[in-house]
Amino acid sequence: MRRRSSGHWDESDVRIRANKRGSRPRTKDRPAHEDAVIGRVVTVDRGRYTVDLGSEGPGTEVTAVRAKDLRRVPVVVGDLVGLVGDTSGAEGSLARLVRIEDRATVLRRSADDTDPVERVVVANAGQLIIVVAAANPTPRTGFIDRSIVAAYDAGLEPVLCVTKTDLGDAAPLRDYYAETSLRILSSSPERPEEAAAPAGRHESLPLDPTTVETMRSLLDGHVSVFLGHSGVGKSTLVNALAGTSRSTGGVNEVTGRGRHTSSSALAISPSWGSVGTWVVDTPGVRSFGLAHVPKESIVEAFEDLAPGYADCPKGCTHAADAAGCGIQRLVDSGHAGPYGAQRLESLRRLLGVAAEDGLDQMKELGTTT
Ligand SMILES: Nc1nc2c(ncn2[C@@H]2O[C@H](COP(=O)(O)OP(=O)(O)OP(=O)(O)O)[C@@H](O)[C@H]2O)c(=O)[nH]1
Ligand SMILES: [Zn+2]
Repeated sequence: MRRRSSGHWDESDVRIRANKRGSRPRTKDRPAHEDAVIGRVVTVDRGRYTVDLGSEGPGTEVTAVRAKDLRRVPVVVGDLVGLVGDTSGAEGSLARLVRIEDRATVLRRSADDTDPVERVVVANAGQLIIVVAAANPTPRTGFIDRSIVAAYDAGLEPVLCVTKTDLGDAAPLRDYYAETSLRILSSSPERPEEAAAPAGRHESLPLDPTTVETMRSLLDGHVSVFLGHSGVGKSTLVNALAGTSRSTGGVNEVTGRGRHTSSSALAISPSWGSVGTWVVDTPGVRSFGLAHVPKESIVEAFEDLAPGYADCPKGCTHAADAAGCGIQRLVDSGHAGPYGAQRLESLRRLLGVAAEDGLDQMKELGTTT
């Protein structure tokens, strides 16, 4: 089920759109750059963009910098851009990025206490592959729920991928999401005894052939972004699926974060994919800020609870003490499944009306004391 994007654009997006002039008539002072070649941004590194020019599978990779009038415009991995100048991709060559195409989707994270800056994770993605480990690190449904909300809000289809099934069981997660339409896949390494080898090595774990087959058919023809906490096995998975060799790391015992962590997003066009297949690996995230998502979109993303929403009184906060809350009644009636109460608790946390979060609750209610 795909939801409509709520269509929220921030100022920078507006600027991006204002700067797109591919379809506009040429004016004296503003060249249309009709000669620009179009490619996809595959990495971003301190103002330098690697742009893949292949229209059918991996093509020439060109390094580019933004043209003067685009210098303040953010360009992210997944963006489709127009290049002029030296687009040969020869060693040391540098092209000029003169145009950014309208984005079909924008996946963003709001600033929160784990990250002070709002970030656009990726542009033009169609699927969000939420990667969690069955164990080491322990999966957090709060993080998964946040990611699902962000995906639906941005118009991406969320898919849950459970890794490290040699170390833990994916069944509890399947049970928790049983009343939703969330697609859940688990990836298992081919040789579990190998998988338990010391962390920190730089090679990929082989995935069993069924996992590879299932994942590839899921990814084929889509731009899919892999997102998850550090150390859950995103790079391992992407390497196994895309045939790349990005370095992978172990979970740091002290910080609980991954070592040798991927530090920026990377889009890969796998050789087995049909036209338009892109796999985007992203750096590990701690959380997923949702301040940019309207409250109704948060409720709608809990599709197992959303039917109760229609019965809520106008302006219902859905908090535990909200009189006549339809979602609460749905859960009490048992129609939201055995995990209904936990799902509602998670929804309340995302809405900032969970019982233990008194401060947020006051904000939500508009209390001015
Ligand atoms: N036992 C087991 N270990 C795995 C599996 N998948 C990945 N690992 C290991 O988990 C560690 C972290 O894997 P990465 O692929 O680097 O994790 P990541 O999510 O990309 O981490 P960041 O780059 O920090 O975001 C590595 O030591 C991997 O070898 C698995 O299925 N089973
Ligand atoms: Zn309600």
